Amino acid sequence: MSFKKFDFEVGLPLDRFIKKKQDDFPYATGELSQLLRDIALAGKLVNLAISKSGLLGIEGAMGKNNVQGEAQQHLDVIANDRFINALKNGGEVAGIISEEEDNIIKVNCDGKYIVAIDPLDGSSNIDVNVSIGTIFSIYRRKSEIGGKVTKEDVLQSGNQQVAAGYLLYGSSSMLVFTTGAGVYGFTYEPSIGEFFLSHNNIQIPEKETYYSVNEGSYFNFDDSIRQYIDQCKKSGISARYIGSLVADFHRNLLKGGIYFYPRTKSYPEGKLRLCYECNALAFLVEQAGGMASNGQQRILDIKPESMHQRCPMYIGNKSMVEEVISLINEVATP
Ligand SMILES: O=P(O)(O)OC[C@H]1O[C@](O)(COP(=O)(O)O)[C@@H](O)[C@@H]1O
Ligand SMILES: [Mg+2]
Ligand SMILES: [Mg+2]
Repeated sequence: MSFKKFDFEVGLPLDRFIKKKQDDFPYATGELSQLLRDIALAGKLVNLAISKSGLLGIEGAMGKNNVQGEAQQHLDVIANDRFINALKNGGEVAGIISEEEDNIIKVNCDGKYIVAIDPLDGSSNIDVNVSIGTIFSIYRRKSEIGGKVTKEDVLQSGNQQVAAGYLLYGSSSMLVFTTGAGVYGFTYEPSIGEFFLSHNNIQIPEKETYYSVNEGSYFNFDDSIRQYIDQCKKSGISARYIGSLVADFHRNLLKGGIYFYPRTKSYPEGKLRLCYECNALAFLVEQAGGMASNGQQRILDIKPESMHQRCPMYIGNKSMVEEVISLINEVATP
């Protein structure tokens, strides 16, 4: 039975899927495939640490802050170390930017790729057994192989991503990614220690099922955002907000909906980080037939100026994102 380019047999192990995908690209040299395997390996180790965190006494804060002034949790640091080590040992990566690191981590000067990573997403939910995740973006380096990694390498627009995805550590753990030819979800089978294809060519449903926003900030939002939230309520759309971006995004990707983190008085540029949170999810949602904007422009077209820059984000069903953007512009230009 022949499979169309986007169709793969559910239950396919990740390794075999990556191999089949690679065959689609005659010029593929296997480095990106190996890099995806390295990320999956680190994901398994982080999943293990999370599942045992309550027993290993690795809950709570470390007592120091990251470059954004946020208290680093033990698991933020453990996840950061696991991913950096796996990428270092893998040999495919020249440079890494991470939420938990002030500067570019220069890895293998012969590496072809750049990785931007949020090692542990949903930090406020770590100690309360609520789904958390890891978010990653992969780019080809711009600088000479063998040479130094430059700012130009790490400050690429999201439309330059060659792959992106996330790991979700929840009731079951999953790896969801795209290499620009569809979005695929793999579920982790801990007793075998392998990811198996469970979600084939994910497409966001048209149905406007959920809106996801921290309504605790309602009075800190612009008028247009308050109007949009009121509109969602009037039209009976259900509210869901976990407070872990990966988990909120994943639910809406499978069920339909919009997640948004607008600018607020405390976060005038928005809270989420463009390079290692917004870009990856924007690439995925577009591959799944959805849309991602900062309210003014397509997230993937924003040229980053700094590694840890923040960005408002509206992401999900096209119809819902278009709706909130038109309200933002209506209110901005009465
Ligand atoms: O508590 P708030 O302000 O709603 O923010 C929650 C958001 O912040 C985040 O926790 C930020 O990510 P990190 O946990 O990686 O710092 C998102 O996962 C989540 O959507
Ligand atoms: Mg995050
Ligand atoms: Mg994080």
